[in-house]
Amino acid sequence: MTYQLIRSAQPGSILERFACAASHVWQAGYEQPFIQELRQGILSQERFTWYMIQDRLYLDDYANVHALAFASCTHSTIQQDLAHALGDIAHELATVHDTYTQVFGISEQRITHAVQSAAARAYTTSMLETAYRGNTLEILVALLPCAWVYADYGARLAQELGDAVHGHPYEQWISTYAADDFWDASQWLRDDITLLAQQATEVEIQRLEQMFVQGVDLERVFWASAYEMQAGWNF
Ligand SMILES: Cc1ncc(C[n+]2csc(CCO)c2C)c(N)n1
Repeated sequence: MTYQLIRSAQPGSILERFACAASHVWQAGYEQPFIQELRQGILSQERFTWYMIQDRLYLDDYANVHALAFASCTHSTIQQDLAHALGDIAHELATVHDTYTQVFGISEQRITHAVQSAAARAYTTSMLETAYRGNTLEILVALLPCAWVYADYGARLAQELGDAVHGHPYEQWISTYAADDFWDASQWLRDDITLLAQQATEVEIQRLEQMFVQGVDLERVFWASAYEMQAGWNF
C-alpha cells in the first residue's frame, strides 16, 4: 500500500476495499513511462504539452460531471461540496494549466482546435455515462480516481525526489499534487462516498469497486495515450 492509501483508508472501510481492488492497476499506472520519465525530469516537452492539451479538454468534462452530480443529489451538504469542488477545478486550471501553457508556449488557439484522443474520450465518455445514468454515489465514485491517484502519485514523486524537486523541470506539477492542501481538497469526496455507501448493499458496493478499478485504469491509459501522443477522431 502506498503512502496516501495508508493515510486515508481505514481498515474495513469502503475506501480500503477500493484501494485493495485497484492496487495492481494503481501500481502499473505509477510505473509507466510517462510518470517515470516525468520523475527523472526527462519526459519530453512535446509529450508533456500533448498531455496538458488533453487535460484541458478533460477538465471541461470533469467539471460537467460535478454539475450533473449536483443535479442528481438531494443532500444539501453534498450539493454544497460539489459546488465548492467546481471552484477547485477552476483553481487547478488557473495554477497548473496556466503556468504550463505559458511556460511551454501552448497557444489558446491550439487548445481550441485540439481533438480529444481516443483514450481520453473513452475516459470522459465513461464518466459522463455514469453522470447521466447513475445515482449520486456512483457519480462520486466516478470522480474519485482522479483526485486520489493524482494525490498519491504526487506524494510518491515528491517523497522519492526529496530536495531534488527544487528546480526540477516539472516541479510545479509535482508540488501541486503532493501538497497537503490538494489532499485535503478532496476529503469531502471520500467523506460523502463513505456516508452514502452506508445505505448501499453488498452487490452495489461490488459494482462500485469495479467502477473504481476501471477509473484508476483509465487514469493510467490517459497518461499512456499522452506519452504516445495518440490522436482522436475529427467528429
Ligand atoms: C486526467 C486527469 N485526471 C485527474 C486530474 C487531477 N485533477 C483534476 S481536477 C481535480 C480536482 C480538483 O482540482 C483533480 C484531482 C487531472 N488533472 N487530469
